[in-house]
Amino acid sequence: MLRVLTEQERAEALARLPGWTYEPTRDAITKSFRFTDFVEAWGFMSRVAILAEKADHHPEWFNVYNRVDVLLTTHDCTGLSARDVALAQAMEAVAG
Ligand SMILES: C[C@H](O)[C@H](O)[C@H]1CNC2=NC(N)=NC(=O)C2=N1
Repeated sequence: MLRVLTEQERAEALARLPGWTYEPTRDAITKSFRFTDFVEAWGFMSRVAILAEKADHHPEWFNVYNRVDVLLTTHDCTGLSARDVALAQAMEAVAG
């Protein structure tokens, strides 16, 4: 059952997600990634897009040149869920 995380669950998740920040106005987590150049940033987005589609869970993101700003929240339960944490972990693996 898709549900928002408790504060405790959220704190535990963020402790294992270096560089991610909690955004209370959206009940979301955010991170700004920096890559070598646009091609690296776009490669990151391409790989994450495939994983997101496979998981049926998609980021809200903004890209300009080598920067990718990411916000993760779950629209179906209007808040932060385990799916967001899983996608953040996948992004960390892709970013390296
Ligand atoms: C119909 C489709 O399965 C849903 O809209 C999925 C798509 N991707 C999604 N992505 C995110 N971030 N939250 C959702 O609730 C969500 N729901």
